[in-house]
Amino acid sequence: ADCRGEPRRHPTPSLRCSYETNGSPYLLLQPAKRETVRLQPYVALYHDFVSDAEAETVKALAGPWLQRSVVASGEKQQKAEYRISKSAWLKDTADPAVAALERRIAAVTGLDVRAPYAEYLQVVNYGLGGHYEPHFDHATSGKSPLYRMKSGNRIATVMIYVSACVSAAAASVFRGAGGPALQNAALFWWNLRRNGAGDGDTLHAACPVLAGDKWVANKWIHEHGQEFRRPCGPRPED
Ligand SMILES: O=C(O)CCC(=O)C(=O)O
Ligand SMILES: [Fe+2]
Repeated sequence: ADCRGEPRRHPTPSLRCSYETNGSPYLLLQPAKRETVRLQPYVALYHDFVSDAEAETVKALAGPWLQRSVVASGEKQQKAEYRISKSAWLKDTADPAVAALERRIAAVTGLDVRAPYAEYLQVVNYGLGGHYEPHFDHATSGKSPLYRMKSGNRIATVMIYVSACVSAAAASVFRGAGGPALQNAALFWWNLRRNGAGDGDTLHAACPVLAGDKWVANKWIHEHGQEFRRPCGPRPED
């Protein structure tokens, strides 16, 4: 269900579920369970992406480091009314569970997530009323602090729902059509088109939490390192 409680529908046959090994030895014994949620923008939901134990570990590791979340504002990062949550960054060296998660993200996406091609794992906690109003994950200005890593813009997002209870009203929403919030699942989408331009269709939001709290973990993957993994399309406008 999305913010408005409307049921999820699969209106076209191209939106389907499949097991994916992606040519990765890591996924041979336990393929990823992919549900294609939308095509434009492309959004996939990977069911059972983390175990309950991994989700608990991620929250426990992040807990002591949580600080009010910031957003990019000009060349700086600052607090904003439109993003109410706390967050913390976890390096893959923080715990073997984080390293395992990174390997799984790399296997499932087929992308290079080693530093500096991806940011550390950002663990986010929303309390009552916490939310994130419509925004893009990629930089929309050349001056954005996102470019400090010198590895280009954020080409893709992997967002893992590590919450025990994600209320319907805390679902993440893409321009009205819901990205379902499902415990232990991971949502994947491309923020940029193949030509590197920001995809305006990826505008999305986190609805306010009405009961309990909500946790997600974001992995932002950058353009550099993916040149041969996601090459440009045949037409410049792709
Ligand atoms: O919490 C959500 O559902 C969305 C979070 C998000 O979009 C972000 O952290 O960039
Ligand atoms: Fe976002």
